[in-house]
Amino acid sequence: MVSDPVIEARNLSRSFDGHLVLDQVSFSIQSGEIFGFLGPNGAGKTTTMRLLLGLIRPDRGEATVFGVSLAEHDRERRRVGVLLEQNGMTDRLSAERNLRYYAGLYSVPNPAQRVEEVLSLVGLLDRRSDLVGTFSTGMRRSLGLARAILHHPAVLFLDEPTSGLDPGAQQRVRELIRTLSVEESMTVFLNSHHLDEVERVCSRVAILQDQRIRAIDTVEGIRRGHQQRVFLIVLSRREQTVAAVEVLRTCPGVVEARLEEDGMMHVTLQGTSGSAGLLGCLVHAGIQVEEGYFKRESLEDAYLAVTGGDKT
Ligand SMILES: Nc1ncnc2c1ncn2[C@@H]1O[C@H](COP(=O)(O)OP(=O)(O)OP(=O)(O)O)[C@@H](O)[C@H]1O
Repeated sequence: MVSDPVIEARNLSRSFDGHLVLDQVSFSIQSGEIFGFLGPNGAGKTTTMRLLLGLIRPDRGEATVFGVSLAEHDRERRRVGVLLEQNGMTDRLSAERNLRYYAGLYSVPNPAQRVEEVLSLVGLLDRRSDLVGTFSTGMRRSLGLARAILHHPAVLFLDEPTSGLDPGAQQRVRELIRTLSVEESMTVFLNSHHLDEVERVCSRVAILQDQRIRAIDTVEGIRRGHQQRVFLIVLSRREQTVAAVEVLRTCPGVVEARLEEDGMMHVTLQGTSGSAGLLGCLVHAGIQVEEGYFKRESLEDAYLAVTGGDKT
């Protein structure tokens, strides 16, 4: 049985100053999913998140969480945790005092214990008494995450949660997101520029570009569906390289064949073309192949194929 989505965008459109940013964007996210939202700079990822949070209104369409607009439903809004760029902390209070304030707002039970717990989860327990004004960008980000999860929200919206964090802190945040999803069944909406992060953490991914969703699928589905396959060949005799390139370019299904700096022939194949034909062509031409295998594609390769090389 398919349950109602926890987060839903239905034909969302939004312009700023006459400039169209989102055009009929639709997706739905089920309970417990970790949903990665990707796209180049300025594609409208944060705008989508702000629409879902009810912070801004769509021109057309609907953005709902738990089936309602958060702009109008306070009870549902209190079941959501948010990490946006501005984290709303007071510089002249300590990390602990800041979180105690929010624990009061959300009527968190056992606030002292819970504040300690979340500070420990984000690696800031030993800095709890320091003024937030003395914190680095990365530490502020981690503190923002601590605040976002303080009240055990059912849904967590994270805008670039690891930006400005050192590799150790990035790793801790990724593990925390996975743990929250598994142990607290939290549904997570994650805007990120880190494709490897999305690949490791998310169950499903959407790619937003030029106002629209260009791809939406599981990470594996995106990888498989949006890439050209590359077959790598190592020749037994390097002096046959030029001849091998010539032969490969005439083989059926080959889009491109070239020798790369790694010393291997990279052969780009159309759609589902296999490798047997290629190897047959080479053998027939008297070229000796030492080994050949398909290159493992990453989400980054698929992302670049979908966006036409537009980097995040
Ligand atoms: N309040 C606003 N007023 C005017 N323009 C806005 C406003 N908010 C967003 N925009 C514009 O909308 C577009 C999308 O911005 P948004 O921040 O949603 O992109 P993004 O995908 O999150 O980008 P990035 O990856 O760089 O954070 C940009 O061109 C931005 O300038």
